[in-house]
Amino acid sequence: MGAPLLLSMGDPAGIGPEITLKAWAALRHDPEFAFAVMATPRVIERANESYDHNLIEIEDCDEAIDAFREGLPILPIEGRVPEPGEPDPDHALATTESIERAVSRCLSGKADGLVTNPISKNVLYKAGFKFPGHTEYLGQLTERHKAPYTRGPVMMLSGGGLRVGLATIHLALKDAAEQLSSEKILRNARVMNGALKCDFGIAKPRLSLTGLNPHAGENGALGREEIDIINPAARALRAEGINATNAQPADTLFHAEAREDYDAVLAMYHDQGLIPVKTLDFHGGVNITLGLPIVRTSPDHGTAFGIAGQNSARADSLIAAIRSAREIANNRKAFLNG
Ligand SMILES: NC(=O)c1ccc[n+]([C@@H]2O[C@H](COP(=O)([O-])OP(=O)(O)OC[C@H]3O[C@@H](n4cnc5c(N)ncnc54)[C@H](O)[C@@H]3O)[C@@H](O)[C@H]2O)c1
Ligand SMILES: N[C@H](C(=O)O)[C@H](O)COP(=O)(O)O
Repeated sequence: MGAPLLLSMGDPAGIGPEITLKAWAALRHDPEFAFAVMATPRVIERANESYDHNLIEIEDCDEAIDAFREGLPILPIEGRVPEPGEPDPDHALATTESIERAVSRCLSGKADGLVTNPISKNVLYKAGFKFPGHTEYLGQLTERHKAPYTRGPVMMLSGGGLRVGLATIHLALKDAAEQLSSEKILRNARVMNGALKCDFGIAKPRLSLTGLNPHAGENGALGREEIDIINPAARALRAEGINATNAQPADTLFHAEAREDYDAVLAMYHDQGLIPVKTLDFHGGVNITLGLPIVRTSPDHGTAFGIAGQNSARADSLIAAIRSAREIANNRKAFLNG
């Protein structure tokens, strides 16, 4: 048995506290998935008023494994207690402190991985948060520690039989097209290749790259990014031994038959890659950050402020993220220990 996993609190006004309680209730009898949540206790207690589960405040991660079967282990942090569905930038400090403290414990080996509850980007931006999201933030928090393969971070969504990494993430679509480069594609494909070997146990990964334009540019008639950016990067990848296709038409890449031909797709922008995953399996999808010194997963959904506090949120994606973090942690240990 390794160290436990850690969940961050996420936005305290979102559905994180509720789905954390539901995930604990679903997994409490399986110590392999033991976790603690780094949270303001009252935020969890208030959400627990609909369930009346046992909550156990602990002092550090090593108490979580034994406590897990009896109650939800909580590593307490200071913070305000908002009304569900009423986000406030004033809660941002506790939201980011939860992430930072959890990362520190993962880096020290006290936890085997971090599963992040959803944050609201625009709420954090209003509080001065300088990163586009968790992905870049975690990259900065872990930058001084050795990465297990080519350093990321790279966002990859997994679900519905798909794994889709992104060449660009939280950019306006016009900016994603302008900022797409061979260098970004090379870097992210290298990270994905390393992750598929180290974290997913795939000895010979097969990557498929999407085009940016309809019909992958129709041989230049509908745009030249494939000719000038994507395919030169694909050629360079193959030259260094990475199995990567040239730009493929994205609209024919995700159906069941096509999925047999690759282990992961590198999509060129956020919705191009996330729509197929969240369409095929919204409640089972998992957001995975590749190329970090720590294991990090997250549900594929957000804070769902509109339903927070109504006891209607589904914990499926969080449970899948917890299971995925444990599997990746086990695979990574096995790979690195040879
Ligand atoms: N992992 C993350 O931190 C993460 C992921 C996606 C979005 N976000 C952030 O969350 C905020 C809201 O984003 P959004 O509105 O685009 O997406 P969202 O996922 O919060 O909500 C989209 C729709 O799905 C529903 N939904 C989401 N999760 C659900 C669940 N577990 N059970 C039942 N229904 C669920 C919501 O009620 C809503 O109708 C934004 O600030 C966004 O940046 C964070
Ligand atoms: N694009 C992600 C998704 O839809 O799941 C989400 O915004 C989370 O991004 P970070 O993990 O960078 O916060």
